[in-house]
Amino acid sequence: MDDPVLLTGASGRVGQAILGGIGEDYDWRLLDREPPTGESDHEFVVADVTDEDAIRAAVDGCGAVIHLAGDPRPEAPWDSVLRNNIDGTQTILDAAVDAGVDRFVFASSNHAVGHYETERKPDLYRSDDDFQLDGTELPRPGNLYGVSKAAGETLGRYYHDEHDLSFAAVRIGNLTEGHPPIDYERGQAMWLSYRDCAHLFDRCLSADYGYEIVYGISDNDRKYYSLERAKEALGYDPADNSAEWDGDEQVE
Ligand SMILES: NC(=O)C1=CN([C@@H]2O[C@H](COP(=O)(O)OP(=O)(O)OC[C@H]3O[C@@H](n4cnc5c(N)ncnc54)[C@H](O)[C@@H]3O)[C@@H](O)[C@H]2O)C=CC1
Ligand SMILES: O=C1O[C@H](COP(=O)(O)O)[C@@H](O)[C@H](O)[C@H]1O
Repeated sequence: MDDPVLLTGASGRVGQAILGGIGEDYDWRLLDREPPTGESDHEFVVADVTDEDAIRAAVDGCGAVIHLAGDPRPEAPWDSVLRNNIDGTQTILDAAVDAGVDRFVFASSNHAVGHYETERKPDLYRSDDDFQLDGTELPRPGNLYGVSKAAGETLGRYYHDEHDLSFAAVRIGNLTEGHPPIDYERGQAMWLSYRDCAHLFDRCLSADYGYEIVYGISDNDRKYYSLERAKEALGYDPADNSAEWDGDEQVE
């Protein structure tokens, strides 16, 4: 990828995980509505993703977009997810196709499919349960935030079919730095380590694909999301596994 990559929501946790792992490997244009706290190593645009003029200027000349910006709270109210997540995603997708961007990587969420867990928990959080979602299932959001993520995936389907934009939705599990969530079975089953996060988004910028929905978790023993599609379509090769941790200590 020779052209710049626009990374929205760059100052947040996922953005920092990506930049920490592959910050040297691409020509980044970072975007966030909050200005950087220190000096940025990369070009930085302060803008809201619903500001159409600012977004059109920000995508100009970019070859790819990783779109993370939005309200990440599972309990976020409708007015916030409608504006920040749904309207913001449509604004940037529209600007991206008009600017000739080739690929768009979207931060979707486990909450887009949260209600598959309802009748199966807590058994599905355990390694002896073989139930797995693989990305071909219909969304079953667990909250309005999850509805906004399903909407983003569907917007991507439209822009792919209508405008031939390569689109990958990563249904991110639970990203934590250093070690898996402690005393939280569900979080351990869908743990995504920082290094696996950076590697997965790297693959999303490098692999050839049309439209994909993949799960973004580490190779945890106890998982209810299949990694097969991420491996097959993107070449994802995760390094981490929450089963190798006891609390905050790595045991294997
Ligand atoms: N952290 C996780 O485990 C997961 C995160 N995700 C998704 O990944 C993305 C990033 O999440 P995190 O980094 O955890 O959140 P975060 O809150 O740490 O970062 C989000 C960033 O987006 C910016 N932002 C929010 N609304 C914006 C707007 N309207 N215009 C411009 N910038 C805006 C914020 O200033 C913030 O820097 C979100 O879309 C979230 O839904 C999905 C599943 C799990
Ligand atoms: O989509 C998201 O999911 C993670 C994990 O969900 P949780 O219900 O286990 O907390 C969450 O931490 C993150 O904030 C959210 O954006």
